[in-house]
Amino acid sequence: MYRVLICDPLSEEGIRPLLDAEDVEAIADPSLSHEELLEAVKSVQAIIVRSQTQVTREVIEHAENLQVIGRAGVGVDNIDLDAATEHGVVVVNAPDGNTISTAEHTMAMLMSLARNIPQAYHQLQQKRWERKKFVGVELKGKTLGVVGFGRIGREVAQRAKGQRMKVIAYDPFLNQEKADKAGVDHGTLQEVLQQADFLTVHTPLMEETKHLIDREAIQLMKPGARILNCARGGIVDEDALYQAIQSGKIAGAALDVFEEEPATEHPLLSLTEVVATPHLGASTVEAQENVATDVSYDVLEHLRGGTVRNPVNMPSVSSEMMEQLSPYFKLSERLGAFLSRVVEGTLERVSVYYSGELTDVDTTPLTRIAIKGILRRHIGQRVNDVNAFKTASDKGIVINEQKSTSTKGFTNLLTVEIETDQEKRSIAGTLLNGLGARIVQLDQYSIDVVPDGNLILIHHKDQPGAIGRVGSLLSEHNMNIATMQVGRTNQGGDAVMVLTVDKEVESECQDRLGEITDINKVQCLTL
Ligand SMILES: NC(=O)C1=CN([C@@H]2O[C@H](COP(=O)(O)OP(=O)(O)OC[C@H]3O[C@@H](n4cnc5c(N)ncnc54)[C@H](O)[C@@H]3O)[C@@H](O)[C@H]2O)C=CC1
Ligand SMILES: O=C(O)CCC(=O)C(=O)O
Repeated sequence: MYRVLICDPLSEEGIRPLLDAEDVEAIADPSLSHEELLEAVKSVQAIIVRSQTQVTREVIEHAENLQVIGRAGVGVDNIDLDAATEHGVVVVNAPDGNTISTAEHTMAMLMSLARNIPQAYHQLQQKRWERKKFVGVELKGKTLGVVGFGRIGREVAQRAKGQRMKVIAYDPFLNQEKADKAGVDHGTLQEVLQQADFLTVHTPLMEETKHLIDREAIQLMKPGARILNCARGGIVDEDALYQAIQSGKIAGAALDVFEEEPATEHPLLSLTEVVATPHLGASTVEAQENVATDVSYDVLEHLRGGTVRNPVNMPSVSSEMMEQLSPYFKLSERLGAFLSRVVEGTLERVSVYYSGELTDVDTTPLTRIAIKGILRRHIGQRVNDVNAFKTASDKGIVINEQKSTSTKGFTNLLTVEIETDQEKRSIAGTLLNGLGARIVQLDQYSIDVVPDGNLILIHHKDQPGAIGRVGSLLSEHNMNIATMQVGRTNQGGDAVMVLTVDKEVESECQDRLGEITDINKVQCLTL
């Protein structure tokens, strides 16, 4: 008998398969205190949550028999994925079931924001018949900027077009062809910010999207533009938004989510220009039934040894495969991560080539890890070794894995090549006996770099003094250089420098490096 603990309120219809299963004892208790939760998880094989219950490392460590955690919804930021993976616990979510509800809620917020509906209703409740105060704006002919063109962003765009709005979207996986198919314009983040009358964000919350809409981003927006966040608190910098509304730069905001929830005391709620709901995007009968059904299916499937449809992480792999491949895990992820951070344009194709010792083993897990390393930049923790291929194919990225005879003199060589709509770049790495992972090739340049820490990649002309000028500028910024590698095609021709420095490079330092004579491009990344 499998014991399944359901810790948040879920649709009874949705969890019917669990309630009816003869091999399951379903325990629904949405009112557990933290201490009670730690006790209750000890004897269960599965936990199902919405967004309230925090499945922390402590909870996972108490759950000695846990096999699977189900998230009835999209965002998994309330689950410690690393802890789950370390303990061999599979995490599944329900990414599709609440898309429509959240898109519809965003439209409701858009309308409310344009026509001040909650504020006017509030006045009526106070027995005030205010008309002049609540003059709104039409949506027709206005531009909706959509940041994050995934499941929800796309649905919002379709609905906004129904309101005869013009839609311009930014998403690192959106190219001209996909935008044309969806009937929207696509632009850079800056273009979207500059053109939007209404800006709506639909990205996950992760390092790259934390405060994506900050003071500088808001500065780029039209005076009187409006901002919506029905994705995750923290994508829009709340302090910057507060000040921008107070100064009149931003005419209003619609918020379903906050950096800290519940957010009943939030200063933004005191502004009359703000309309807000308490994280209701997915709160419809239909969405709750959908996500509960989807997550129940996957939890049951996993407990019974089947294949889950929506895995979010990956449990440990078999010990035999681990022994053969684990030394290469870090190398393949780092090569993917490095290249994804320096390549420009929208990803179209990824090829991974294996040679030397790697020609004789099943390298699919390494390709998955390389793809994960590439996609994490934009998708965050939700992409993992299990769903990497599916996520790439959902984004229209073609993956190609090949064995190659070209070892370039190394006993093993792993090459990752990315093609975007703008360029084709490649990186190769090897495991050196006793020394660990090394990047040995970047495009046409031979180098020898440990794929770790804070790296600066500089494209420059091979001219006397270039290296010295870089060194002096870094020392001016109190940046200690740990290692430095230079590769060039020919004397006086194109060259690259790869430096490892002891701390993260600040944007001012990066800008100044870019201004040095003979330096064409500077890219900074942390692996
Ligand atoms: N308010 C609510 O109740 C709900 C909120 N959500 C949240 O909505 C958000 C979107 O969900 P979905 O559309 O299902 O996810 P999705 O994964 O289908 O789409 C997210 C998109 O954001 C893009 N993206 C990543 N980094 C980006 C960046 N720096 N700039 C621009 N785009 C970037 C990704 O490429 C992807 O296409 C998530 O944060 C999710 O947690 C989801 C359901 C309900
Ligand atoms: O469970 C909920 O209502 C929250 C839904 C949500 O935010 C998500 O699915 O990411």
